Amino acid sequence: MTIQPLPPLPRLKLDKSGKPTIPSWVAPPETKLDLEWQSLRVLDLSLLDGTPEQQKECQDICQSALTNEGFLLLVGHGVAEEDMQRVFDIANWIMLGDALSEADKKEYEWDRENGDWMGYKPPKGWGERGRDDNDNIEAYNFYGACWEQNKIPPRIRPFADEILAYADHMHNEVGRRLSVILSRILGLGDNHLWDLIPGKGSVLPHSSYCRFQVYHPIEADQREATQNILPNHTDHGWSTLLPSQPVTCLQMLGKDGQWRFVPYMRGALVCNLGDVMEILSGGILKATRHRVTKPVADQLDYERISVCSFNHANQDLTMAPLLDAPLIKKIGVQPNSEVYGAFVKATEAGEEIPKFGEWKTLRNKNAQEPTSKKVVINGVPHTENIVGGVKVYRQV
Ligand SMILES: O=C(O)CCC(=O)C(=O)O
Ligand SMILES: [Fe+2]
Repeated sequence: MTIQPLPPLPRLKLDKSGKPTIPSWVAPPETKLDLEWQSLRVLDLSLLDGTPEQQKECQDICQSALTNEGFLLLVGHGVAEEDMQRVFDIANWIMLGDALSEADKKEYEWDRENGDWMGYKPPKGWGERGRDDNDNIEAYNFYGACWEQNKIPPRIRPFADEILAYADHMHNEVGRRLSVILSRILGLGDNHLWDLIPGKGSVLPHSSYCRFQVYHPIEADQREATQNILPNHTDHGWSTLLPSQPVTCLQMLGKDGQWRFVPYMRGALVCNLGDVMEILSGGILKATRHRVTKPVADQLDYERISVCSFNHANQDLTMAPLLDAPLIKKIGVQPNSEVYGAFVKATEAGEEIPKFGEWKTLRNKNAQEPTSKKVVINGVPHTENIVGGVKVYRQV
């Protein structure tokens, strides 16, 4: 294994000078309820800049977290508290302030039917109630093409440099270092995954994107009937990073089959892997299932602002396991894991190995597709969708 140290993780710099004034986001109070929390490991990313022992510790914590719980909390990620506050100020203003006019919402609306999520997502499309009913989620998805094609609504343009700086930091600084740790876990050279997966040379290469979103409170007459705002899913890129925020809704599926709340840790980044890493690692590093439930009882009236960075792969990445990776050689592939298992079954049945681009577009198109087939696996009801020739099951 070659260790090729990166320069120390820099601090994110946001330039607020000369910008129109926007309101400050006020963090909702934390829940006071006694809930069943998922216990998560905390990884200090700055350990990667430390001594060889600290670097090994960093790798070991990450490996334990990603093979046991599947989620982890990242600190030492280079975004200071006041800069995280600024990112939430901007997200809050875009989603709940006067950043987007009604005309902007039409002009910059996403193209859901074609699986292209760039731009404004109206509050429908992902929920449990059906594709065209209110799902309580509004979002703005910033892709690299937003800057290349100037697809940024006029009032947001003065803030575009800060949004870009944040997106860049999440992908090319935090994501880059995570890819080094994952390469080391698999026994590969430091740059292996970074060279293979994300593509280089731009801020948000290919389909990687940064989503600013709000989950609106559920209407009073719908609260009883609503369980999940965002149905359970795995992410389809290689990693997802989201700043921890206080409205308790995000749940992950544990190895024991139990759903538990992801705890709030002020200033930390919640990190999980997606389908790409599960398939490339032959099921060893899992794409952990998660969902956003309605907020817990004492937080039902709060708007929940969430900022997600989805780190995606090159469109032409072959979604197949890296069978030469020393860890895979040592412990073998894990066909019982969900996404990798589906991949194995499909390829054994003669399906073509998908490229990431097909995988992503089909998954975007089929997200929360109500026409999916219902099947029962080990007594548990699932939906079945064909994604890139692969059957993907979701527990319902
Ligand atoms: O908002 C969150 O906490 C998570 C959102 C999520 O899982 C997603 O959009 O894929
Ligand atoms: Fe997700």
